[in-house]
Amino acid sequence: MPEVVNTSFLGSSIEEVESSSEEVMVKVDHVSMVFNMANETMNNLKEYAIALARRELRFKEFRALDDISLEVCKGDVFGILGTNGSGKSTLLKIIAGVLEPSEGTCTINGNIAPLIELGAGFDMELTARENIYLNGALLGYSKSFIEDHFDEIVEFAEIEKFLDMPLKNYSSGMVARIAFAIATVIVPDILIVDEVLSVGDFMFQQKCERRIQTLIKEHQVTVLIVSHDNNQVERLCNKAVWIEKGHVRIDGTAQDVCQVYRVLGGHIGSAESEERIFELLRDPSIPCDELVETFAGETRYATPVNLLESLEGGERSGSIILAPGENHAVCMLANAYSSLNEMPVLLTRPDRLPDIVDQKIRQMQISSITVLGGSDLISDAVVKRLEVISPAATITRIDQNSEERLAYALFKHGESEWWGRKAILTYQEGIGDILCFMPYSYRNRMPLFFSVSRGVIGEDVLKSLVSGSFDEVLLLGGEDVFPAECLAPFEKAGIPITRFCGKDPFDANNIITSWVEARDNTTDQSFEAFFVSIWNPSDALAMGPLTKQRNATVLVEDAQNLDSITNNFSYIEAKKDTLSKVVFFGDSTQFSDLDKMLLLKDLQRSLRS
Ligand SMILES: Nc1ncnc2c1ncn2[C@@H]1O[C@H](COP(=O)(O)OP(=O)(O)OP(=O)(O)O)[C@@H](O)[C@H]1O
Repeated sequence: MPEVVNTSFLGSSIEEVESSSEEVMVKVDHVSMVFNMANETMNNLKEYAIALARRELRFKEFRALDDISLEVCKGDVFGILGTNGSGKSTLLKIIAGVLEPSEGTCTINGNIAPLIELGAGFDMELTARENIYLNGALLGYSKSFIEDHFDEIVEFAEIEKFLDMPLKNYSSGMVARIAFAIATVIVPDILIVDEVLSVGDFMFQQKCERRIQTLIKEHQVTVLIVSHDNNQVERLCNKAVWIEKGHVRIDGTAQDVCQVYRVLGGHIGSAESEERIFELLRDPSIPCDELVETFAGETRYATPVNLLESLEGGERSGSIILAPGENHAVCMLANAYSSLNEMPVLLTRPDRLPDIVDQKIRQMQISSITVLGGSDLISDAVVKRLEVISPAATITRIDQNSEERLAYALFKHGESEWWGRKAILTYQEGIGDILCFMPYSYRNRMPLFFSVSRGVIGEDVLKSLVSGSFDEVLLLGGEDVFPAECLAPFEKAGIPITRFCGKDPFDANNIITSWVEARDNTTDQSFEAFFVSIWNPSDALAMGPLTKQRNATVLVEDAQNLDSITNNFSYIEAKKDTLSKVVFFGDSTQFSDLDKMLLLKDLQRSLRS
């Protein structure tokens, strides 16, 4: 049996998987199933016959199930979860005796009523009445048995009015009703239910669930259910298994398995990452949540307000920057500009100031507001509203509508001696890299420049970059964005360029973090790790000042990608001696409680070692 994952830290009170009886009804013992699939596509049967005769047919093997072992005891209601194509139906077919496993054995104790493939055992040209007899015969019922139970079947399936209609005119839900009614008219020892429940309508699903409950309670029938509905499995089953890519990921109480599946189901990643995460799940320790903090507002406009309230001196700040929240690149410019004197950043909708921002500005004594963007990015109505709610403030609009122009205008707007001696040149979509760089670029007051388009750097931008104001230009983007020829002027002017380009955002994150650590002598200082969701960084758009105050490192994460998660595990394990807190920028759709718990468990475990 695969090891049962102890997920009691998730709140489950059931520590051990209890079966109603010790009597094993289904024993799947090291079962594998290998399908042979033709390598070439054959256009017709003739081509196939010729290829077969010439022995030219080539097959490739596909392992749909890989060394599966499980036991189902009498009275168990056993749920099988897994994403599409994970091997659930193949396993049920082996248990039902429809398929012979390629390796291993499957032992069944009792008779089985299989509800496996919708339409199997039916003739679509025949009427429902004829099909009841046909399907009943295939299940081994005698004609007189079906006659005795005919009305019961029809009544349960609710098809009285359609009895003499050919099945081809039935909906799939109606076929499922007949199939379920016939299969459960007898009391089987083992009932197998695949997909049938999912095609019936809600009322019928409930009716089926009630019948299953009766079969279990009154007759101790053993039930195996495949379902994509996590809640249904949790409701009906006492045990469950999660199968993925043909192997068992976790088995245990239905409650535990469903909780883990709910948050980790559908994730991608290597087998090593998967094992590392499941190994952590098996660790029964309960993480302490003092080490974690989350910034996530109801909207992207609320989070910067929370951030401002968490900033030391943030509320007393006399100056703020207002950026268009829908434009991530401009928000990054706001953070770069903020580094000059640590002004908090607030975000606005393009057409109106969000209520929460409006309220915050009214509460503060603000003497200056820098509005980032022309009227294409932030409407005149927003600026008018600022004049009304903050009449004493000087409002300066950086009146440009493209990211590239806005970056340049902002650089010129800041006094040249305020900016540091390094600059970043990047492109509008390079947000992940800019975020990773933010603590370093913020500390070093680095201006941010954008290219006009791929391979094109604005003339005045180029002139500023090679004018001698900067000792080094950090280039965020690969050859596809900045080909070597567009960088020739830097070489000519003797300005060193350091290019950052990773295979993926996580690789780029590692490269940037290592580079910063090698440059900055801050490795022995206490720091916080800021986690930002790579696909939706909207809660991190104003975090610049906080990165400085908290001495942060930014780590991008894709919580759906196990490799990304374990990559960050490795980082925090390596930094455990100086890491003081993990801070998540994102709501529960970006980072679930389980994601956070896994990271904390990993941190705590490395602190113990
Ligand atoms: N007869 C077959 N020949 C070749 N490959 C097959 C055969 N039957 C299933 N497979 C493959 O085996 C894998 C598992 O299929 P299976 O139907 O068991 O998945 P499943 O978990 O039930 O999926 P779903 O949730 O979509 O119903 C799939 O990749 C499928 O294409």
